[in-house]
Amino acid sequence: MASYFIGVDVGTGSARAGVFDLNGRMVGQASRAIEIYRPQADFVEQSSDNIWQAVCNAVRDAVNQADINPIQVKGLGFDATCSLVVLDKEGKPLTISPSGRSEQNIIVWMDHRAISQADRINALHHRVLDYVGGIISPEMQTPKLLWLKQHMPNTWANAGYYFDLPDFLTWRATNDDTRSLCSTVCKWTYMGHEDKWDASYFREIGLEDLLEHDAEKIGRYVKTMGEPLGHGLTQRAASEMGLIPGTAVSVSIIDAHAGTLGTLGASGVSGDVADFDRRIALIGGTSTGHMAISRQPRFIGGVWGPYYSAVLPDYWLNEGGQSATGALIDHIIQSHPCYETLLAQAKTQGHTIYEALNTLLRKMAGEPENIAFLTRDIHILPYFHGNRSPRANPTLTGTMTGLKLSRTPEDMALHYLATIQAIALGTRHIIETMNQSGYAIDTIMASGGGTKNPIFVQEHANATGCAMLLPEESEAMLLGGAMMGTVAAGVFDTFPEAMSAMSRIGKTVTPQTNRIKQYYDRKYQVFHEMYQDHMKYRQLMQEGA
Ligand SMILES: Nc1ncnc2c1ncn2[C@@H]1O[C@H](COP(=O)(O)OP(=O)(O)O)[C@@H](O)[C@H]1O
Ligand SMILES: O=C(CO)[C@H](O)[C@H](O)COP(=O)(O)O
Repeated sequence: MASYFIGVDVGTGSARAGVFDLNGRMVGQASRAIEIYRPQADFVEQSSDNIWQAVCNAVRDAVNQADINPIQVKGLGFDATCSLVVLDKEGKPLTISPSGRSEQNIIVWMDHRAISQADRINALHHRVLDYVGGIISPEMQTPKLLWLKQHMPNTWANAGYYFDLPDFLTWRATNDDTRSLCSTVCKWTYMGHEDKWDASYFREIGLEDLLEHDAEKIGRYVKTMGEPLGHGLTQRAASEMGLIPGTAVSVSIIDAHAGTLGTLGASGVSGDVADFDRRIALIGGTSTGHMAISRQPRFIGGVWGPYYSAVLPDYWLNEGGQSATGALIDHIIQSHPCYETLLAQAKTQGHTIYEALNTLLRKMAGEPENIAFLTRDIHILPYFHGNRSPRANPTLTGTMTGLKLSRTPEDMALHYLATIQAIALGTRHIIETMNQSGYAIDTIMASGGGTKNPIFVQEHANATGCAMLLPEESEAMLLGGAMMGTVAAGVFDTFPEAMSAMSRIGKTVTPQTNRIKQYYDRKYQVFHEMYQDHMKYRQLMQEGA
């Protein structure tokens, strides 16, 4: 009987499961939407019970679709967004919400309630900040924990576990509360290269209580991805998922990092070995992550990391990112007056809204090479949810120019295109910053929901000048999760072995024409000038305040 491995991926909008064979081919897949609450501006919350239920249902459906016997499933890997889960001492959900509802027990990664706590931490210039790009983000966990301590004393007093969402999932699956090196290094300031929490940091920021009893609330044991947890799936979790108790479960990983595992090491069409200095993994979902790895730590201001062994053992990860990309595209189109009509039309024709907009753009441009030029006079600064990299400023906001008194579908299509182009220019900015610090990136290994969109992919190639390599398996996060399952089950000894056996490059998209390159050089100049102008307006208004 053939063996299969399951990857579970919890993104911001849904929980997904995929069943893979040892060649990395997906034979079954399912997904479930998850709830999201926005009780006030900058607050974004979820429920761990709701997410766990969605995960179990997705796994069951994926195994049914694969039409295999659960005994053939030999290993699982979980990845998820880096959201903060809070449970009481018995492991029950504990509210983190002004609503007081216990089911709202997750502060989602994109939540910006802890901006002032992050500012306070940054003012201390502690050495751990050197390992997060020089500036801690309110999207990381220690500012959020500080917010909880200051604003929700009851929750603080009753909390038994603070988990990164990926570690919550493996704890729920195995009853083993070992944390992953990926989450703790990337989001919790764990000093992976020294294998310890930095007590002076927690003392200085006022969270020293979290290190009591061997840091039991935030992570007593930290292990690398691929190591097996506990005794595998517990009886309870196995019956919830329709699997066999004892099935191997790997230490978890963050979603974008799983996408990196699923793509970065893929051998080229010619079978070339991956050159990590020239490659970056781009995981374009609700947000975009830009992941590059190197043997030596590279300290790059405004780019998260260097993170020790956060994707591959003994490699250092530099993680650029944009906090709102898919979320921004969706926001721009959904707030246009034509959205509902166009969506209804698209649905009748069996298309997505993105396909409808892409068709309209192709019609407006005449030739595919002319699409990029449609927005000559429309420019967007895409910082609607701050800038994660390389400006590392969560307080920045967005700007649009070139607006008209128009409410046509064509007008909506232009705003949509200008948004994609602005996001692609943000990626160019991140790559340029990384290339100034030792990388020589000219190749993007692209995955995530955004890469289902051919215009998103083409405009990223055009704006950056890089080749976009799309993996044969588009569900790279699920594949990364399944790879972890193979290593935990002992089928592969190392990730490089699993990566070369299970991931391959499918399609390559290159920049279109030299004329488009010059056009984008000018748009990139506008992009920077819009930022300068934005800062100028801020200063003017502050002077008057
Ligand atoms: N079929 C599609 N065509 C074009 N874009 C898509 C499609 N599906 C999803 N997207 C884009 O991908 C984003 C979601 O990415 P996804 O990886 O599914 O999300 P997450 O992991 O954050 O839950 C959406 O916001 C949307 O912009
Ligand atoms: O912070 C992150 C990775 O370090 C991600 O942005 C976060 O996990 C959200 O992922 P997605 O956009 O796929 O929902």
